[in-house]
Amino acid sequence: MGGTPTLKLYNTLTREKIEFKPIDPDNVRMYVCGPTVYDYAHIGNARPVIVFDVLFRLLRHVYGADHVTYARNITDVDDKINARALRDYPTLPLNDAIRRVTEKTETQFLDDARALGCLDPDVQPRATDNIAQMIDIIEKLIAKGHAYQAGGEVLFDTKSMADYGQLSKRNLDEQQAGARVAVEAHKKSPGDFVLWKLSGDNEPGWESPWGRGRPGWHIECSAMSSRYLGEVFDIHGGGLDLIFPHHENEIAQSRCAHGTEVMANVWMHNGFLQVEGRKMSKSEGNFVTIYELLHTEKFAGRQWPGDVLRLAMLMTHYREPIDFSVKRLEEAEHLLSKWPVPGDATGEADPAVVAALADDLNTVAAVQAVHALAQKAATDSKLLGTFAASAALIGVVPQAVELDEGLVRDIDSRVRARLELLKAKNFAEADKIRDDLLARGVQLKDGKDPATGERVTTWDIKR
Ligand SMILES: Nc1ncnc2c1ncn2[C@@H]1O[C@H](COP(=O)(O)OP(=O)(O)OP(=O)(O)O)[C@@H](O)[C@H]1O
Ligand SMILES: [Zn+2]
Repeated sequence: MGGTPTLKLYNTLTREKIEFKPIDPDNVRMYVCGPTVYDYAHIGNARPVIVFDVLFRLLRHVYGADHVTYARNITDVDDKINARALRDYPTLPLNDAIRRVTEKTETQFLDDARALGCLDPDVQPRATDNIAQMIDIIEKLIAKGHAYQAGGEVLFDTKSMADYGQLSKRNLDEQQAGARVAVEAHKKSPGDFVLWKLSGDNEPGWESPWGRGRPGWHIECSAMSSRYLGEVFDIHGGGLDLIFPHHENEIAQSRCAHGTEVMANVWMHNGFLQVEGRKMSKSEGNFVTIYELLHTEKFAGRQWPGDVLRLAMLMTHYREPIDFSVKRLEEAEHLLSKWPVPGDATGEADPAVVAALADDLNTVAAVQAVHALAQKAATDSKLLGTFAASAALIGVVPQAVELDEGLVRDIDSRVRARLELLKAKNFAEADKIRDDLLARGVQLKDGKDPATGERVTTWDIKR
């Protein structure tokens, strides 16, 4: 491994960049909140998936691939899922309908994540496979006086935890004073949140000491993280919007149930992917799904390769907002088109790339360093291995484009169309075809037929 680089990470819990020291360097443990599987993920949802994949790759590089455990859950119990199941499969029994929705969405999510160059996490637990663990934690919380039963629910008693609110720096009393919503009658305090709620006959449910019901939103992550990573682990991540209430409440549940000082040592949060200054989200209706971007022509009239979206994402620091635009994707594509295809060349990652990532995942500097290396490797094949290993650290592996018949026909016909346009002196349209092809990695070369003196164009794939 050579000298282990010092890893610095920004910790939301303390609001400062800290030197990362794993609890056990032989098993560095990271948990990231995964998707609620009821619909296609949008490219805003892709941001944490990509950001924490880069961190996963960096941790594997620094501590060894066998010394990192990355868990990302699948939320397959949620009222949004029930609603979708009833809408899409009204004639099926509810449980079957729910399974259809969750299985289909989960498979799609994994396909999307892989197409974006993300490694599969080591563990991808589903909430519904961890109900017993959730019940166990809730029982502990009740026994220790941190939870109570009321109005068909089991609630966490926020007042029972002296330092509730550390992550989001929220003060419960202020919150209460400013609360515009009347306290739901059965709650002791407005901030108390649901651990378990009873289910009606047409809602999914599991037997529990409190009757047939289902878990609240936050408890699943406390249950799955402790099951797979232990009561205290190294890194917990997710998007900025999860700080409150989700992560705050995970912390409350886990610390109170286990009697620990912290749940995770480092809390990391990515900024939002925005459209015209607003968070891309399903409720805003301003979203593009990963699937649409990769496989349809919905965004700017064409399909976009996964590595282009990935690189576009990494060209901004993970804590900054990203304004999503065609221009940004084009910039990433332009950069990628200049990177050589390293084939099976192997080597060690460039220390400059490692150092950039080790500084709180400075992917902006890392991409620049990879690009500088790409330019050198393009003319000096001895550097291809270093380039390949460095690009792999940010999860981009330039590959030769596979030439299928359809693609060849498409390119040939566009090349012919361009020649016609050139003959007609329609240079603007001709150049547009040339640029579009270049953006897709197809480089044109103009020459003259020695026999006829006519212009001929050949083409080559750059990536
Ligand atoms: N626009 C965005 N930019 C960056 N991260 C996001 C964005 N929207 C959601 N996320 C993150 O995606 C992950 C999955 O979240 P979740 O399934 O709850 O989506 P969501 O927030 O419900 O989506 P939506 O806001 O569209 O309803 C979380 O880590 C969340 O913080
Ligand atoms: Zn979570």
